Amino acid sequence: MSDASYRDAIFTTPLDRVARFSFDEQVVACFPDMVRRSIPGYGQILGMLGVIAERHLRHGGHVYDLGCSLGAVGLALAGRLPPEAFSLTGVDLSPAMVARARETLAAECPEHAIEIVEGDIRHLDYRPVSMIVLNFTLQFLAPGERDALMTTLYEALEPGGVLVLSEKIVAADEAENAWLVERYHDFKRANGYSELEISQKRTALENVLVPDTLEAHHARLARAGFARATTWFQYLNFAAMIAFKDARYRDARYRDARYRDARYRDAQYRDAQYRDAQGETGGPR
Ligand SMILES: C[S@@+](CC[C@H](N)C(=O)[O-])C[C@H]1O[C@@H](n2cnc3c(N)ncnc32)[C@H](O)[C@@H]1O
Ligand SMILES: O=C(O)C(=O)C[C@]1(C(=O)O)C=C[C@@H](O)C=C1
Repeated sequence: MSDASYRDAIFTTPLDRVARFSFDEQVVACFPDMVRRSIPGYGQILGMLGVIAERHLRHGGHVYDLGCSLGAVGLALAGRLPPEAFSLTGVDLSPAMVARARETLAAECPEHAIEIVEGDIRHLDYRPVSMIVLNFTLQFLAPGERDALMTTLYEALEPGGVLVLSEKIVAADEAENAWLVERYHDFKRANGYSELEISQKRTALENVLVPDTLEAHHARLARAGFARATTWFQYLNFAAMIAFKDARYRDARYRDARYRDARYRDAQYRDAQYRDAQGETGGPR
């Protein structure tokens, strides 16, 4: 694998004019270091995506990883699930990201059916899928374009499908937001970024990364049609949500006849208990 990942030093020297942040060759070369030092909980979120996929992805289901960058989501899923459990399409607009992601995935998980497509997630011809992941990507779309994409994604999901959305967020309360942003800058300082780097990166991201409040995200998910959504992770001003196409939670393995064996009897038992408590009758869907 061409795993040359450099330390993020993009904003270390004073710039006369700070250009708009873009996912170019320079960012690609240091991206793993940049996200690790700039996104609180990035590694934990990736780890949990594999766990969520185990629960919610039907056997052999397809996954979209939108704004896949270097393919970290595909790698995380491949680290937890065997090749026959899923296939995945990663999509990214940046040619530099796509080239590098293809190399990495081919080297790291050649057995898994993971393809990387260079494209714009706003104009993709979506196929029916079981799970969609937007790991810090929606924030880069113009706010006015977010609703339309979310509706398209809702429609692309199969019954029982889930969408996982991780985002940098803003708090509606000014004082709360100021505290979160200050502690986020402390987090960056603790990870070795200088004042100059923090302030120049902030300038570069202005009007490029436009965060929503958690409330705005939940309202958008509801407008798109999702029956339920839960925030399952927050670390300072970074959060991750899961949205369910259907109102009732069902373990994907339980929906799949292939898995109705001893290995999952405990899940069946718990689900039967749940149905009894709800006064429902009848067998599994
Ligand atoms: C913060 S990165 C995502 C990180 C990645 N999901 C991960 O978990 O490591 C945002 C990515 O979204 C991509 N992106 C932004 N707008 C896009 C669009 N309209 N279509 C496709 N990709 C887009 C960028 O090129 C960039 O690689
Ligand atoms: O560095 C910041 O201020 C960030 O918001 C981190 C962030 C992100 O959230 O996407 C911004 C740009 C890069 O893609 C990596 C991380």
